[in-house]
Amino acid sequence: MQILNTAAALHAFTEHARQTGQRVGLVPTMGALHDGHLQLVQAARAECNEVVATIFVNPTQFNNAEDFRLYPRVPEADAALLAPAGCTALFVPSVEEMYPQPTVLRFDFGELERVMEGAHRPGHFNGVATVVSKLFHMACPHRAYFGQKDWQQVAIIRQLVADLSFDLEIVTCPTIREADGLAMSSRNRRLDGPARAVAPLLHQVLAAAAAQVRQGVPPAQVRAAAEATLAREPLLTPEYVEVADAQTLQPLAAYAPGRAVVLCLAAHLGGVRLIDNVVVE
Ligand SMILES: Nc1ncnc2c1ncn2[C@@H]1O[C@H](COP(=O)(O)OP(=O)(O)OP(=O)(O)O)[C@@H](O)[C@H]1O
Ligand SMILES: CC(C)(CO)[C@@H](O)C(=O)[O-]
Ligand code: BAL
Repeated sequence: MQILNTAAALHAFTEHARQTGQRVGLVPTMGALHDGHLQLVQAARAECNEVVATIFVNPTQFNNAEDFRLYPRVPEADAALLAPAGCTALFVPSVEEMYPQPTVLRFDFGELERVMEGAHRPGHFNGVATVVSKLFHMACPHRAYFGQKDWQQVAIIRQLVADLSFDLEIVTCPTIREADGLAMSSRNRRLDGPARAVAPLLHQVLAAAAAQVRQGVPPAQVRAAAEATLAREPLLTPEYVEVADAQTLQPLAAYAPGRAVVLCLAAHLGGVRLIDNVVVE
């Protein structure tokens, strides 16, 4: 596995691969890797000759300085996990390399970003779209792999790819969970014992809500029941629970026949902000 630190080195690596007929898969991450990330690498490995993972804790997508400061950073452990999973190159740039000058780019994803993560983390998707656009330009991958755990992020990136005519395919992989249902997340490392013990409640609430959606319980009622369950747990502070159209991400007043529903939540648990979602087809 090659370690690449500059945009020029990344571009040269993938350009050579493309010119020799190799397919390039890109797996953008912020590191502190777990099986959710490794699944993306393995999916890329199954479909591409070269698999480029990126690790960059992107400052422009953090709306909370403390969250950025405390974001887990374990570069040596990450590198050791990637090669066995099938990664052939790892791009680990500095902030100066990614942002040689302060960015003034502004994206507007319309209604897609006025809800959930976009509404609760001002500027977040502007930062995500900025760094993902840069990575796409630097690496020119055939395919880029993202996790369903960040459902809204995938919707935003698909819109970005369409709007800017990036010549690549977005591949989405399912959410990988711990045995007790907790969605794997780098931020889980920051949970202390009591918080970790409560954490599976997030998925339990979503699973119960999904069952209600399948039974036709109205969205407002599903949402209220989920919020009430979360609020009963003293360690948890729910930020939002949403019952939304899985494609448009807009909150639902009623179900539409044949349209998938996504149930999304964000909650603070012992000082750590976690998100999760499930889709009801
Ligand atoms: N449990 C998971 N299952 C599948 N994909 C995941 C999972 N967790 C993260 N991913 C995906 O991995 C990619 C990199 O995500 P990221 O590095 O932010 O990890 P993370 O675990 O989501 O961390 P955090 O949520 O704490 O920022 C994203 O496409 C994300 O959706
Ligand atoms: C896509 C991404 C790597 C951009 O920094 C990040 O938002 C993430 O890890 O999901
Ligand atoms: N996985 C999304 C990255 C973030 O929380 O900033």
